[in-house]
Amino acid sequence: MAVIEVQGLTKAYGDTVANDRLDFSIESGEIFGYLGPNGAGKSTTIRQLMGFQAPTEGTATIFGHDVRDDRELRQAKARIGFLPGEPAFAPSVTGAEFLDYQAELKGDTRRDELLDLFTPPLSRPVREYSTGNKQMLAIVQAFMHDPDLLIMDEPTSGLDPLKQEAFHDFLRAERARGTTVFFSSHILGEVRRVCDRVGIIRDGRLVTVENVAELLSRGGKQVHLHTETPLTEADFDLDGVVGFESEGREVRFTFTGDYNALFAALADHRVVDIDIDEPPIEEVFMHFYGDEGER
Ligand SMILES: Nc1ncnc2c1ncn2[C@@H]1O[C@H](COP(=O)(O)OP(=O)(O)OP(=O)(O)O)[C@@H](O)[C@H]1O
Repeated sequence: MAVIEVQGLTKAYGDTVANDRLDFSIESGEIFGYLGPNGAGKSTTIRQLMGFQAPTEGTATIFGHDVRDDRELRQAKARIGFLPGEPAFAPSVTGAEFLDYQAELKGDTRRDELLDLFTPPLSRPVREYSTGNKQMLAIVQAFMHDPDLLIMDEPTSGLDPLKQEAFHDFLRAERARGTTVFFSSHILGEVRRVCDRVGIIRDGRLVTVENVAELLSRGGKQVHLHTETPLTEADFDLDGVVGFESEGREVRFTFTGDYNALFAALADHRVVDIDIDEPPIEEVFMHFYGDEGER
């Protein structure tokens, strides 16, 4: 059984259809990235999963419990860690008091371990916290009861690059323990680093749900060549050469074809240097994000 099963989930705010008949499922033990530009509808999905907003149509189940039913959702929530998009805290409580309170509500088996990695200044009142410190406090509370499923709205927003890296390492370790993770993000690189699958939402509609490795492999390889004599596009009259650019004795293109055909074409030329790399993930995703993207 899928951990999260979303079926025909639709949320309209007046004329704005923020989620339009979404269908997807999250399997046990996977890290699923939920990506989309600003206003695409990511937070709306998360708010419905957590029962903060009722769907206009359709539904979702978490661990088999229907999120539209308060009692059922409460049962699911006992196994969920949640990180909201804009964590809110009573400003006068200290971080330690906040975590004590959360511990009473839902348990606390991992606080110390988490506080070794994420380091909010616990003795200070939250009103003195920086954005990143608030985010770290929210991360600790999301994981401290050792939930089976994490639902997180932009968990790395506000974290500095080192803390982002620590968070990504932590997520990978969580996956190894069997934890299921669903999180929204704007950061394409983090999806590449940690996610097994990605769902891309745009204008309320799910444009694709894909395995990240497959998505990247379909994006081809970026080839950068430096040759003794200048080359032209005619020297690469092959299937799968995209975006050919040349400058002097250097050429660049994206290659999605058969590598043997590429090497055969190169055999007639003296190669001084060659780089064959994965394309930046931005390029792969731009297809779904940009104006030219599928709808
Ligand atoms: N309470 C609301 N009332 C009316 N419209 C809303 C409300 N909440 C969200 N919207 C609209 O629904 C759409 C989706 O918003 P949502 O916050 O889900 O997007 P998002 O993908 O999370 O965006 P971001 O990445 O900027 O956080 C937007 O057009 C937004 O203006």
